[in-house]
Amino acid sequence: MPKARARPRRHRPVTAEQSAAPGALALPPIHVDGQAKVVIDSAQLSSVPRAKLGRSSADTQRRISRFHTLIKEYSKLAARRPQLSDDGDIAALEAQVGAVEQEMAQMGGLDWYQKASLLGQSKQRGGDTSRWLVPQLRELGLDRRAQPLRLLDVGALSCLNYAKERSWIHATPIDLHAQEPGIVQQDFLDIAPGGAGDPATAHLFAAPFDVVCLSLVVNFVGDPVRRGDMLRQAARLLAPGGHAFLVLPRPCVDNSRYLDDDRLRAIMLHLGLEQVAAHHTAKLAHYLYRLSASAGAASGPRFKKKLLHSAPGRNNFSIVV
Ligand SMILES: C[S@@+](CC[C@H](N)C(=O)[O-])C[C@H]1O[C@@H](n2cnc3c(N)ncnc32)[C@H](O)[C@@H]1O
Repeated sequence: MPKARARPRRHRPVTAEQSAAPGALALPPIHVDGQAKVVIDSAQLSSVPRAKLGRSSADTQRRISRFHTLIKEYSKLAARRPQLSDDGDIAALEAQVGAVEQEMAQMGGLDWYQKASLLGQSKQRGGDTSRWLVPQLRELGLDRRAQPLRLLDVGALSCLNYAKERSWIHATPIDLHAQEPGIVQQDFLDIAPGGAGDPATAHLFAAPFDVVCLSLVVNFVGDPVRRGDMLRQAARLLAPGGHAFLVLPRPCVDNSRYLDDDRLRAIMLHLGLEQVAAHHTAKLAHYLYRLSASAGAASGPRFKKKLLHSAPGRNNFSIVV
């Protein structure tokens, strides 16, 4: 596994989600292109001061929720930027962006968020979500295949999640901001099927994957279209018959105006991903999908944001595909 941190950092465009981790230092002005990408020097991500994780686990959880809200606000502002031409409007928007960035920086940026999430992984949720996935894969007989499974762990906070299964699972952990040397610093959406792209990591992505894990990653993304892009990308990177593992916080499917289990199942089917198992704990919804033969047929906007549940008190989580 290449040591991502040892590689020289390049000045490259990163996503709005990634830029949601500014350091306390002065940030460069945002330049938003058509895909709402924000240019920021990624070296700043590692210069974020490390804030305390929280006074208690409840406090940490409250701050993680606040961080999610800030990511969503940031994405909305970034998406509005290309529509503005008036200098006054642009200045007002940049002031709002600055305020969001400042609050994130005060919380400790992406570095704090990842550490707090890792704490949640070990304590609050009773372990990482691979604990549900691994028995599912065994049940499907995938531990008895001649070749080890190629598994892509997207948004990996630890490179040890699948270490105990290394005899039959070869995991490639990636993250926008790698927390450990064993995690490859890579934007999932930038991976080209077949491994084209960055020569330093192309070999890791040259062959399709048997399993793509999106555990608590899709909800991390603030923009519903980009959430859909992540699901589409999972289907693109899978081998025929491969499996996608998706984990969302329960409120995303239980308490949203725009998404529920049925709608999610239909969205995934549209992408060629057929649900084969699901499991809900008190906090998390786990889903396993198999890439079906009809994969690749999906194109164009099919599942727009559509009101499904209008009762008060619901959230606005949605996925557009
Ligand atoms: C909640 S955290 C990690 C969740 C972890 N997989 C788990 O199950 O606890 C979400 C992670 O997703 C990463 N992430 C978000 N978008 C990504 C992308 N496009 N490519 C790679 N990583 C991404 C973030 O950097 C963050 O570390």
